[in-house]
Amino acid sequence: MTAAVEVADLVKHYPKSTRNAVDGLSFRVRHGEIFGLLGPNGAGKTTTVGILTTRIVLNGGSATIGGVDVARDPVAARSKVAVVPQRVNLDRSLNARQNLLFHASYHGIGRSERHALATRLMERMGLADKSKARIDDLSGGQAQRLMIARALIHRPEVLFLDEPSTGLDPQARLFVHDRVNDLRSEGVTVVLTTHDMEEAEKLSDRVGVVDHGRMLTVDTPTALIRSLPGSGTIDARLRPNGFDRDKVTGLLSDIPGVRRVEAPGGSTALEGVSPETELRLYVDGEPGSLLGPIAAKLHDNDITVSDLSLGSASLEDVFIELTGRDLR
Ligand SMILES: Nc1ncnc2c1ncn2[C@@H]1O[C@H](COP(=O)(O)OP(=O)(O)OP(=O)(O)O)[C@@H](O)[C@H]1O
Repeated sequence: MTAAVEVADLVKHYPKSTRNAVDGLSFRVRHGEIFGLLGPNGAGKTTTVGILTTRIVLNGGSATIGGVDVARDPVAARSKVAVVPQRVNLDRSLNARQNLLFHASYHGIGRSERHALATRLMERMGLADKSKARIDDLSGGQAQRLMIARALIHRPEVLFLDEPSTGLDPQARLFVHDRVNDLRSEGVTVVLTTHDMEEAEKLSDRVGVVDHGRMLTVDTPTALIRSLPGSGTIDARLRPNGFDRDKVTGLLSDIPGVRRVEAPGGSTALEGVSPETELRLYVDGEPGSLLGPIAAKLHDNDITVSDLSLGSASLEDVFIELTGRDLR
């Protein structure tokens, strides 16, 4: 069976650039799958999506949508895809509903069908009362939902969603997530680019992590998290009683089974006079079995424990492990 998206040894070199933006990238997305395309800034995600949606011309390798080669037959490829960009690109000279109708007629959908589709999609996106609204009068969340409706009007096989919840409030974010899940049940393939690891973990069947124009890994979020060395965690809330951070970190790191110790979110809470601090321990095996040794070590060193709780690593931990901590 052909894949919904197939990218093989893809290369893109922008003129005057010293390196390839996409540098031998390969991956497949199955029909009906929600695929998270992740990577640090400048990794090559937007360029890849640009090639797949025929807006950017590739320099090497191949990219197909439902078996159609985007370079050889861009017109047929375009009928199979839709993009919801991060920035609003709705037509401000048209009202909300007219934006959908115009897009449908561009894709050759007949008059009565496009009106019925516009009505249905406006309802589904929670915009039934916004038909006549001017684009400038829509909130960020409403404009985003209208762009999703517009993208769906020609029944694409593959929907590319670029940072779908940037700038949305929690309610709007949940609404968009629910609609993305609806698409899954309808068999629409979704390629989601996002920097929000929680969103990627929640929505994606599989994720691919790209860096420097190459695919580092592709798997389900669960499998990627499990494959991380030290994927169990223990969060410790402590009163260091005069010990500095390096000393406490050293004591805990020496316990067999503890792989590394970090301040959550990179905080440096142990510095200065803060009486309490939090540390996250990444451990091998079953984290529960280490609670005793950790408590004993802290007790032996007169470090007061306020709380020890079990957790597990996240997709963000996987992402950092694969792509490092350096700013791009
Ligand atoms: N039009 C362009 N001309 C020259 N270089 C470009 C152009 N567009 C992107 N690049 C470069 O290509 C590389 C990949 O960029 P791209 O925008 O595809 O990355 P990205 O993964 O989408 O990043 P972000 O997460 O920041 O959106 C970067 O080094 C970028 O500077």
